[in-house]
Amino acid sequence: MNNPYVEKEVDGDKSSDVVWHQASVSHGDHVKLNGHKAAVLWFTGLSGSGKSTVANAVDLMLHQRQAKTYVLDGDNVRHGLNGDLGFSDIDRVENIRRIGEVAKLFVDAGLLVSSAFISPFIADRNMVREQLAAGQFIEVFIDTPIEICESRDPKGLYKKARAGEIKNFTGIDSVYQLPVKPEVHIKTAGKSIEACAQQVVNYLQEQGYLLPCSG
Ligand SMILES: Nc1ncnc2c1ncn2[C@@H]1O[C@H](COP(=O)(O)OS(=O)(=O)O)[C@@H](OP(=O)(O)O)[C@H]1O
Ligand SMILES: Nc1ncnc2c1ncn2[C@@H]1O[C@H](COP(=O)(O)OP(=O)(O)O)[C@@H](O)[C@H]1O
Repeated sequence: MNNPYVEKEVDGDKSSDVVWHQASVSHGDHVKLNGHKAAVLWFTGLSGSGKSTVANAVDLMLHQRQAKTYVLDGDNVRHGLNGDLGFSDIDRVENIRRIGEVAKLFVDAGLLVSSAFISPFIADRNMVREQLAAGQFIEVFIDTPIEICESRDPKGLYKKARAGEIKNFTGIDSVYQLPVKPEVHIKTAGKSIEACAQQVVNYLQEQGYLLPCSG
């Protein structure tokens, strides 16, 4: 018997019969209610560079200003949504693809999202950028030399990677492609966590993200 879905699955076109449903409350309505623009602050950098720490410090500063925010964190998402993914190149690509989709939903809901993933590949970071409207993707490069990351080694992962107990570890035997033109470039060496976070909040302030806007 001819099953019409088989051919579609082979083509990789599984959602051609799914129609987009227009929401009653629009993105503009969310933005208007929240009183600030929505965007994803895409923190990228090596393991131990300070992504989670700075992202959470930024989130707290924004929350204290009554902004609607949320943090998407690598370790946490990998326990749930992306629990089936490892650290091969192909799994990292899928990891970032899914996070990008989630971030897009949160941005649509009018939030300032701070995402903290190594996201080592330029193409994947750009893929997320291209899925969002202009100004909704803010790349924040947490630029910490690998020597500092390795000296911190809060989870003992660099030690394991050097000993060959972990394969494909970013910066050791897996690539990290440096951001080309990040909106915010934080050279963390010698800077406090607060100073790093303030640099991000200053960017948002200067670019008008935190001003009341009509949507
Ligand atoms: N092989 C390997 N390489 C890099 N990181 C590893 C690896 N294995 C486990 N971990 C831990 O996983 C965290 C990184 O997950 P991400 O989802 O951010 O990685 S990626 O964006 O898909 O590259 C990372 O968290 P952070 O240290 O917070 O970056 C590590 O704790
Ligand atoms: N600007 C900073 N100055 C000093 N220590 C920092 C700074 N940012 C982060 N740290 C410390 O570095 C360690 C790793 O930070 P973390 O946020 O977990 O990195 P990542 O999420 O990139 O793996 C933590 O112990 C954190 O307290």
